[in-house]
Amino acid sequence: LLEVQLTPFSILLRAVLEQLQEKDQAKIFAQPVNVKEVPDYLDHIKNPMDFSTMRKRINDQVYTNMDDFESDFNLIVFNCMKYNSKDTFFHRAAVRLRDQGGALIRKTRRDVLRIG
Ligand SMILES: CC(=O)c1c[nH]c2ccccc12
Repeated sequence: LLEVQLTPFSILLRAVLEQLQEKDQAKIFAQPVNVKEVPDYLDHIKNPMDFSTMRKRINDQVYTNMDDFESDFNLIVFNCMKYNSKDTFFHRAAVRLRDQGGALIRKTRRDVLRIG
């Protein structure tokens, strides 16, 4: 049932999430890391996060401000930089996502301030 509340903030966060996912062409961050395939993942990473989980949280109206949204985005980035060593494709992808996504979130904060 389309129970999803279409509040302006949820609409804005969905648009930002889409733009963040465009920065993840390899879809590394689209779904939770599969702990069946990566059995030691939860030994290292206590709070897994991914874009599909963030989308669910937007629909469940978990995020009431940009800080909550940004802290889950940061989890995606920092989990990946922690689990994967520096010379890996995954680690480098997380660094790029941090830089490109960070700029986008800063711009969004300005937009939210402007539209109130
Ligand atoms: C985002 C991330 O760390 C991963 C995304 N897919 C993976 C597969 C094996 C190990 C780690 C990952």
